[in-house]
Amino acid sequence: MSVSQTPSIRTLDKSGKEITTVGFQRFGFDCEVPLDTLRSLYLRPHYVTVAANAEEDEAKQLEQHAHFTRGSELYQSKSIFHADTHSISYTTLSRFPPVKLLPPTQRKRILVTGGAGFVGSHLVDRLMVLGHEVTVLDNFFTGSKTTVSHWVGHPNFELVRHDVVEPFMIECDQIYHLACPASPPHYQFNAVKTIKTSFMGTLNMLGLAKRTKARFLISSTSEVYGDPEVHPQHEDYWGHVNPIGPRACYDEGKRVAETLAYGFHRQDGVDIRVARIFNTYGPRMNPFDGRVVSNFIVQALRGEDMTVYGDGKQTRSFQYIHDLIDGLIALMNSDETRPVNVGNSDEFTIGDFATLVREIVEKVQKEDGELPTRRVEIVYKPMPTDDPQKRRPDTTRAKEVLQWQPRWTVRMGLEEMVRYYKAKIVEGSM
Ligand SMILES: O=C(O)[C@H]1O[C@H](OP(=O)(O)OP(=O)(O)OC[C@H]2O[C@@H](n3ccc(=O)[nH]c3=O)[C@H](O)[C@@H]2O)[C@H](O)[C@@H](O)[C@@H]1O
Repeated sequence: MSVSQTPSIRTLDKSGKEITTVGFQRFGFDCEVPLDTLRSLYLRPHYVTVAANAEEDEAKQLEQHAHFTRGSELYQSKSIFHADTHSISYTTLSRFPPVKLLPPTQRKRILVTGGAGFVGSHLVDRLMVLGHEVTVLDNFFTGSKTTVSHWVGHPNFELVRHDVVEPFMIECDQIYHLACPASPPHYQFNAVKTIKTSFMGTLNMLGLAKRTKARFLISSTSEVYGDPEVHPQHEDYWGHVNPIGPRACYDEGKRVAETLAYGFHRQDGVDIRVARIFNTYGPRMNPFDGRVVSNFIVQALRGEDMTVYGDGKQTRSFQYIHDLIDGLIALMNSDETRPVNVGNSDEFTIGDFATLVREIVEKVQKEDGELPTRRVEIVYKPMPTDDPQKRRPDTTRAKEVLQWQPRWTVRMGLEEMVRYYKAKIVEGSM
């Protein structure tokens, strides 16, 4: 079957309406872009494979991915993956995706720390397509150049290898401060460095915001609520955090980062925004970062057993990456200086979530004509120390002050993410 004959899959939001664009016009800042443009940057395999049967394989891949990315071939990399020697010939994009031509009065100079990470790279894609000037700072500890390499060379884009624990100077209008490892195995790998990043990194970037008078948004986390005694968690809840446990480097680090932000706000008038981000998933999440969504999908795709920690009764509420980016941009451009929860309130026990992920992986495999050799099992492993027992955001404030609510169903988001990981497996990069 040729690519053009492939029926495209419609993405429906929570109310059954088709999603063709993400973003919206809020507070004088228009952040709406076509979904297909973004998908062309993350969903298709980024390499062309050359090996025995490569043409056949490629035709099959194109057919599978054309479901989601019709018409975006122009902006794809032409890097070549040599399957026989397991090597890659990199090349730059043949053409950059179109970006808006904004008048200088509307074009903002935006710094994104951690811009090569999972959340950062999606924010960068959006801001670039919208026509802003974007500088990414990243030390590439958990971020990767490949997440933003499609913008390297673009006149509106700059990529700087820099660790935020050291001061950095630049002229800018807005700072999204996202730099910090975020998955529990990564942030516990070097706890002292994680605290240092949260504290010194935020101190340095707030100093920059003070000097340049840039608006400063900090990515805080639902982990500031610890193992919560209030459910769902609203922003006025002070949390229940173990200050000396293995997670403390991250949750106490983020708490002190918030304290610093409010210190600079009260003392020096720095214009701050505080986003408390709840569990988020989507393409470009490192498949090996140990978080539950990436672990479950990768395990199911490889036919390995899915590992539920503890009895699987603990809960989480998962939001799709595009909803988070909408929320972050809305918050940045709003007047709200109080903390705002950004999350999806669809709550699952981890046991039920494992069953759902398995079902969706099986659905995609069936659609792609693949027959798994066996049904993966769900197995139980010990519960990590201080693992929060329940988590669901109260998003009343975000609804009221940002007119923002998540649009993506967990099913649609998971399906897209499964296709992303399938493309990675085909590329040979996982
Ligand atoms: O997104 C958030 O709000 C925060 O939550 C995450 O922490 P956590 O909720 O523990 O995220 P996961 O590591 O994905 O674990 C979620 C749940 O699944 C469980 N899990 C994880 C992995 C796995 O293979 N199996 C499994 O059952 C964990 O024990 C936990 O109960 C991340 O640490 C933070 O970056 C983030 O700020």
